[in-house]
Amino acid sequence: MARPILTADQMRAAEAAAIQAGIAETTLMERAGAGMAQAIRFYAGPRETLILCGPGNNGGDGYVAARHLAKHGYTVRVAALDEPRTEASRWARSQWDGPVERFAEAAAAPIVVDCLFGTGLSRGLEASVAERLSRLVDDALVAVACDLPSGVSTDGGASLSPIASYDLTVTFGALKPAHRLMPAMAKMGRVVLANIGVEADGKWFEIGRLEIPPLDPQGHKYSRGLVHCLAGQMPGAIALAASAAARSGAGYVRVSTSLPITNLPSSVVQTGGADLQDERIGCILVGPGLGDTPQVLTLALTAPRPIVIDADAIGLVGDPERLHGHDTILTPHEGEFIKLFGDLSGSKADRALEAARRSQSVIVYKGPDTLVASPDGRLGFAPPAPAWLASAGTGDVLAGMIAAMRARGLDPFEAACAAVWVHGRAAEAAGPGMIADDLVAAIPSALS
Ligand SMILES: NC(=O)C1=CN([C@@H]2O[C@H](COP(=O)(O)OP(=O)(O)OC[C@H]3O[C@@H](n4cnc5c(N)ncnc54)[C@H](OP(=O)(O)O)[C@@H]3O)[C@@H](O)[C@H]2O)[C@@H](O)CC1
Ligand SMILES: Nc1ncnc2c1ncn2[C@@H]1O[C@H](COP(=O)(O)OP(=O)(O)O)[C@@H](O)[C@H]1O
Ligand SMILES: [K+]
Repeated sequence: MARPILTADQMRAAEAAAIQAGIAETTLMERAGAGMAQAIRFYAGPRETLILCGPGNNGGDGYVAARHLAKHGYTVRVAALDEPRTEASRWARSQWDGPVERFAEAAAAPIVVDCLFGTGLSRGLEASVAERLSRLVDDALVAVACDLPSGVSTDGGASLSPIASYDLTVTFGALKPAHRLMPAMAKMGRVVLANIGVEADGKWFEIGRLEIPPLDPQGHKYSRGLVHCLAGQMPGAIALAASAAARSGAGYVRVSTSLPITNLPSSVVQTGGADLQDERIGCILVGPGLGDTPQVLTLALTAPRPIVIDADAIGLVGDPERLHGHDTILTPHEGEFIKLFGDLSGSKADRALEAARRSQSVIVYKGPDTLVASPDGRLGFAPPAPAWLASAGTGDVLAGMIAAMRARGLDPFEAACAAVWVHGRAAEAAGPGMIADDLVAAIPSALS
């Protein structure tokens, strides 16, 4: 179910391999343009359509789509920013037998399709071009981006020039990082992936529905996974995390705490002392509500068990190398990430992988565009999750869910991906008025 994600270079290599294997470049372009036309017919309906074509193959896709839409009875206008400069786009232009207007003079239309630049964008658009494009996109009833909104950096998701909001983005062969990274992701509208017959493979992918191994019919509570949570100064946070772990299918959840916690389900065991050498522990969770008590993190790191390190505990690690040799999952939001790893350079994807390498841990780099990075180079991009997840305590819930998945026996990277996926779906099920407590209650429906 996981869909591959390719960088611009990887996409070019995949296309080159397809061409090497005997598929003509014009065939790929024909498939891309036809796929885009089909998506427009499906999502936008029959209205006058203005297709804006750039000089490269992104523009080429536009000429092909124009021909297909016209064949289906659409009134199509094409406006070009520049003459086609690639062989394939010149071919596509030659197949379009309608007129071509000048981009600078093109009037608005109900459907506007932006085929100015895609993966070949090398810099921001000229200000006058960006401004005119934004106006046409804003004025459209349905705005469609071919591969990517023009101005988006394919690999990092940054806006190299100002970008308006689109309703539909049709991409080809594989998703690109920008489809799942902010700020670009928020500008794309619905993202449709069209198959053009290119083999896409690699270590980066969109996190899909998880394959949780079925329960052992002869299992018992310990074999289903024991999560041991370490409480700190704010018991509410560990209560959310422990409840989430219990709802995520751990067979046994316990919390070591010096004070009784009132709002824990009765099924979660509270204990005074913490025997972390207990070999039945499938995963230790430390951090939610911990406060400034570094000795609790140190205690957790003395245990030879898998550990999820969240929230306050992330800042207390100090040096990422301290985690080498441990079986660790770290779940930082932006602030916690910077606290531990400093201001790393590159895209969010680059930073997540660098942090995983430095700490030899799985990193769940949270935010509206959550990433899961493994030291072995695997990188999972979360599918879009509802913005109402941005409320206090939802990160504690995620930490508990990851600990449960790990205790259930998934490998650290898979446990994190599985939990991130369920977390997003539980938020969808819980709805806009949700608080973190409701998110816990929605986990079982998202799991089933
Ligand atoms: N290859 C294939 O088989 C298939 C590819 N497909 C499609 O091709 C797209 C990639 O095509 P592409 O590589 O030709 O690049 P594209 O995005 O059209 O632009 C490059 C041109 O723009 C120029 N340029 C760049 N930035 C600029 C700026 N800010 N302002 C002004 N100019 C700028 C740049 O020139 P330069 O940087 O050298 O100045 C160059 O001339 C991809 O997104 C997908 O839609 C599909 O058809 C499937 C098969
Ligand atoms: N705008 C957003 N859209 C979708 N998910 C978000 C957004 N903002 C935050 N999240 C998610 O909500 C959770 C917040 O976690 P965190 O920042 O640790 O909060 P807390 O510490 O209050 O529990 C993370 O899973 C994060 O990915
Ligand atoms: K485009």
